Amino acid sequence: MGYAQLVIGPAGSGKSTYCSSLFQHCETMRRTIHIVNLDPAAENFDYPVAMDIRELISLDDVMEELGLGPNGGLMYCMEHLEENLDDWLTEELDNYLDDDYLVFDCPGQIELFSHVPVLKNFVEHLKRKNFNVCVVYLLDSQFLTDVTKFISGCMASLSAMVQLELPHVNILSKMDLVTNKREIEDYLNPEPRVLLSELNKRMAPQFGKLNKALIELVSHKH
Ligand SMILES: Nc1nc2c(ncn2[C@@H]2O[C@H](COP(=O)(O)OP(=O)(O)OP(=O)(O)O)[C@@H](O)[C@H]2O)c(=O)[nH]1
Repeated sequence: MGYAQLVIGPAGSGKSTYCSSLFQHCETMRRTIHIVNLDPAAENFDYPVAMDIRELISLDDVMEELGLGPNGGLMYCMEHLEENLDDWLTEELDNYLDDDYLVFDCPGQIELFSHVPVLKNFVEHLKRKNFNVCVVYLLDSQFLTDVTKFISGCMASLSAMVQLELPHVNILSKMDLVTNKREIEDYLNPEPRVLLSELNKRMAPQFGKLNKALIELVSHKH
């Protein structure tokens, strides 16, 4: 059985930085991991790239030949990956042994883990190849500085949980930029009544019922 982490999260949340730090940590601990680039738009890497989607398809070529913009081009590349799971990915995975640990650095387009089935099918393929897969969801800690951002960050992470149905670890990135760490602690262990009252203060009165439902949902998720 192989092991895999799918590193996801919004654009710029710190996925590649996390992969690079994980690689350095494992090197120090004398453990081997292999990091896979699944972002056809990525250019610079601080880690050795073990497998690279850009060997299958290049975003620049897609944009030039099909006249697509960056987002449409990226979705096209990911759908191309989905169509090539049985050949390209299978051949690449054959290079790894049973106990190997793969870390997939994914693109940040939110639709990939909200409703587009590419990553879901990718995960199903890994499972068929006998990989034990978990999700590492990166969230910028700036999302935990304000109640409305907190709800939005929780909902984005929740949609990935529902879509991918995998063991799911949330990681707060960029903690060094947080000036008031106590504020973050309040959000890590939220008091539903306090959150609701803060949210109600921020929103027009007609959102009262919606706010209550959102806070209940977020509190259950914790
Ligand atoms: N201060 C600080 N900056 C960070 C941290 N992690 C990432 N960054 C910075 O945030 C920016 C985005 O980081 P990336 O690791 O490229 O984020 P990403 O999620 O891979 O980005 P995309 O692939 O574009 O979605 C870079 O400028 C990083 O240097 C952190 O823990 N602290």
